[in-house]
Amino acid sequence: MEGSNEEEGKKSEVSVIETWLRKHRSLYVGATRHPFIRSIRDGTVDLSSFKRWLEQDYIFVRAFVPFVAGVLLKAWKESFESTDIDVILSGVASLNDEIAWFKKEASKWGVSLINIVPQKANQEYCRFLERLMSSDVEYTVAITAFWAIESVYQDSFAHCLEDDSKTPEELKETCQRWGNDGFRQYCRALQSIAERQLEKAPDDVREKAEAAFLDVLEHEVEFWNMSHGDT
Ligand SMILES: Cc1ncc(CO)c(N)n1
Repeated sequence: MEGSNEEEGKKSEVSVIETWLRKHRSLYVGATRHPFIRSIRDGTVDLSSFKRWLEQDYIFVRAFVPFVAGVLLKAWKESFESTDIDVILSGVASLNDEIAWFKKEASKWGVSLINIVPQKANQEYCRFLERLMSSDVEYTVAITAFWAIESVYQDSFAHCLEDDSKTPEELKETCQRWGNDGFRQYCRALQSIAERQLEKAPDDVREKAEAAFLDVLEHEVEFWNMSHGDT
């Protein structure tokens, strides 16, 4: 059956997202096991890199708020599942906490969040988010990108909290922020929404969503690269 995941009413066994994760494994691993993340995990992280990441991520998160609001708007217009709104709204609420946390964390490290100059990789990532907010981008594409953005952080920081990790004590709270179980559940909820949308999407929309997923992974790698300070 052309362009369909269903045969005789049975769903294919491997989900769309699982297929992508297998197909693009090395890029996914590149985004979630970046040298910066590995250096946190093995305790060799350079603190000036960490501070640079903190500053740049604050800028990113501020730009992420209108993006998530845009996903919310698309859900309201395009989805018939009211629970999607609840999940996305919980994401907005956690961004509110996140912004407060950045301010607190920055003062702990003596980092000023005023007048930060966004680096090129950050500007490009924010521009990508802005393009996804356009009303001609489908909800399916936007929710897929949203899931991918959150999941890269979840997967990366959870890796730094595994039993054999040597993450420095003063960085554990950062890792907990995205590596905790509640955040994992939230990413799973986003994944099931994205998967449901993808299963019923026409081929061209599914292809656009896959391209957006790959774009997210590439932007995430570039984002981690900024922490080296050699951008
Ligand atoms: C660059 C980046 N990607 C993902 C997240 C997760 O919210 C974040 N805070 N920053």
